[in-house]
Amino acid sequence: MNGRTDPAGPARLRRRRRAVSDLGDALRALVELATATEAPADDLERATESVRAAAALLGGRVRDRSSLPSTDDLLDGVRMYNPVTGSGSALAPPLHIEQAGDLTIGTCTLGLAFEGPPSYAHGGMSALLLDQLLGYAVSASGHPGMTVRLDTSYRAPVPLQTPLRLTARVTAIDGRRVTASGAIATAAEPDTVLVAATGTFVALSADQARRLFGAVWDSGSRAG
Ligand SMILES: CCCCC/C=C\C/C=C\C/C=C\C/C=C\CCCC(=O)SCCNC(=O)CCNC(=O)[C@H](O)C(C)(C)COP(=O)(O)OP(=O)(O)OC[C@H]1O[C@@H](n2cnc3c(N)ncnc32)[C@H](O)[C@@H]1OP(=O)(O)O
Repeated sequence: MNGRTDPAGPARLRRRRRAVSDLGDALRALVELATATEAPADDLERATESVRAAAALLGGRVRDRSSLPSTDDLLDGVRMYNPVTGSGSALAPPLHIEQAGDLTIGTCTLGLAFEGPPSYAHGGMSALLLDQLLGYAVSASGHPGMTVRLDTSYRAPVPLQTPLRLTARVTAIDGRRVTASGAIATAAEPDTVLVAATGTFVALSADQARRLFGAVWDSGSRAG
């Protein structure tokens, strides 16, 4: 069901989006606690049963990769299950992004679930955060595209359980190719770069967009 095409849609869509976000909050708390817990095995076994019961409830009706979530709206940029920013995603920290002039600013705190080296973030997580933030900056510049290259320089480990501040900006636009650079720092020491990245993004030709996303796009406009 899609809020734009269903007459009872707007209220239903608002409720569903709220429910998706609330479930996302609960899942993120669950994932973090499941990582941090030192509870006895009895409690782990009981929790496993409860989680399996919740999964059975959610599995009654599911989509596959050829259809968009009914809560999403590509034209409005609503992607509730984006694994970096999505409020409905159990995997997303989530990263909160805002645009200040030509600067894109991201904030998040990574929990123990994102641990790589003890007490620090997994390096792949830093690359994920920066890919998303750079992609947002590129999109905000009016030239959205897909990542074709991401160079990441790890200068110091990124601490967990510590508010982070990420920044990105577009540095060059060359035909269909856009370059953006960004960094991760802590909110307490925003001028000390922990991880820096430069990404190249390519705007899709109409043919490429049709080939890669045509089926999904069609299913989105049919929904309702
Ligand atoms: C339902 C519709 C949805 C539409 C969404 C479309 C785009 C997304 C838009 C907005 C995103 C918004 C927010 C950001 C969100 C998330 C950020 C994360 C982004 C990602 O997570 S995204 C996933 C990972 N990403 C991929 O999955 C890409 C795999 N890739 C390909 O699918 C092809 O690569 C393709 C189709 C992109 C290009 O097709 P191709 O490769 O054939 O290139 P083509 O011939 O078109 O060239 C064009 C110019 O790009 C240059 N070029 C190409 N590759 C280069 C490279 N590596 N380095 C330097 N320059 C390169 C050429 O040299 C030429 O430059 P020049 O014109 O100057 O010669």
